[in-house]
Amino acid sequence: MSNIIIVFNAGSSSLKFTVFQITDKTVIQKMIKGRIEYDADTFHFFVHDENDQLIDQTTQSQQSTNSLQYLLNWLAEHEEGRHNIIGIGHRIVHGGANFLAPTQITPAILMQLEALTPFAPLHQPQTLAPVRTIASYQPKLPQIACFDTAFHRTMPDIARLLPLPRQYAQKGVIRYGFHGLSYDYLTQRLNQIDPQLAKGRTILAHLGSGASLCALKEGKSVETTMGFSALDGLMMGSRCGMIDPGVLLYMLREEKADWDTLVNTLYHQSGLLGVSGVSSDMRALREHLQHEGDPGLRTSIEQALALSSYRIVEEIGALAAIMGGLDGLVFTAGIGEHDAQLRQDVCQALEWLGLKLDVQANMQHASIITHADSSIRVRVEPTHEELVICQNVLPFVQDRL
Ligand SMILES: Nc1ncnc2c1ncn2[C@@H]1O[C@H](COP(=O)(O)OP(=O)(O)O)[C@@H](O)[C@H]1O
Ligand SMILES: CC(=O)OP(=O)(O)O
Ligand SMILES: [Mg+2]
Repeated sequence: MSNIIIVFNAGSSSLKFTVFQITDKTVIQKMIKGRIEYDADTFHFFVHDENDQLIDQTTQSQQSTNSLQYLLNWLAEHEEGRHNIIGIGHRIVHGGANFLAPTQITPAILMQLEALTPFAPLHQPQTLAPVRTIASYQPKLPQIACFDTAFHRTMPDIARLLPLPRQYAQKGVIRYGFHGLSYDYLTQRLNQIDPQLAKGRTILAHLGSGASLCALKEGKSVETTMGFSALDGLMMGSRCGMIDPGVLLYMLREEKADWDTLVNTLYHQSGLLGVSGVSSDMRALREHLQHEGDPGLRTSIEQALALSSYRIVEEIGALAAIMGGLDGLVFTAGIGEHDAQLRQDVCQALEWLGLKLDVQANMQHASIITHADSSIRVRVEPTHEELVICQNVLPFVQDRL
């Protein structure tokens, strides 16, 4: 029986998992990979083999079937008997001020992580749900928490502070930053393929359903666009990103908005979805635009797309200023890896910085999409948060190998 580590990556719009086979104490090999995606009333479950071939798929009603339980049953049926599960790794969105490195989850640690829910009310419960369920039926199985916030522990104090009365900082209301597992992977990858960018002034652009930028200077995060919450910074699929806090005051006072209304508006009804009125999904918007006959709707979709790249350009300018210049830009995650048009819109707006986009290479999703004489090298690189999590689990389970 081979030894395996199962990694869970729970995001805002999906729950992904990857099964890694561990040989020789260190060698990691991906075996299968799957995900659950949520619709209004249903969830879709997909599993791919190591060659990315679809091996199982179903759609179920969320009312009659618990999606997490479905996934755990599937894993028990397909993996448990055949392999020796030596550990589980989890992406945990918020580590607060204290969790700065991967940590084995005990009942006491789980309580501490649950206590961070007010800092990430939408993500933390989702990332902790698989932990709790697995602990209830396999309490001895090592479960390791890997934190999205930890990569940004190198941010200077000044970048962490919010210009609010001091008492808020004392309560933990400071800037943390997210998507750190993705940035960790990209930094490792740059060290292998492009040490110049790994050591230089590089912006990592994680553009998925949630989106953020990280200013990487000499291999360390010095600033990022998400701050206290995963609501800050760039415009996202259905999240607004940075907005004037006066808008919240307006909603509270003029619309008598309550907590649920604010959460729903800012997290679920804004961003690409809110501005387009059509979809939070970039691919769906691009497709819509090709067939949309209604001029009003076309304008809304075009504005949503334009605002999305406008905000990215704006924040790239800010991060470049913080680093005192820019040597590289790396696009990753669903949109960053696949949406050539958005990359083109962003890169062409940065021509004044000496960035020279190779339009052809960009259309082909090449690894480097700028010309050799561009002052900023732009790369497209798939992210692999699950691999980083698996690497982080390994030191905790050496005695089980
Ligand atoms: N081929 C594509 N072209 C444009 N956008 C794409 C493509 N493939 C995926 N995306 C977009 O990527 C986003 C999802 O990114 P992903 O990193 O998978 O999200 P998450 O991990 O946050 O759930 C969606 O907006 C989706 O439309
Ligand atoms: C932190 C965050 O925004 O995560 P996701 O992109 O998975 O929503
Ligand atoms: Mg994600």
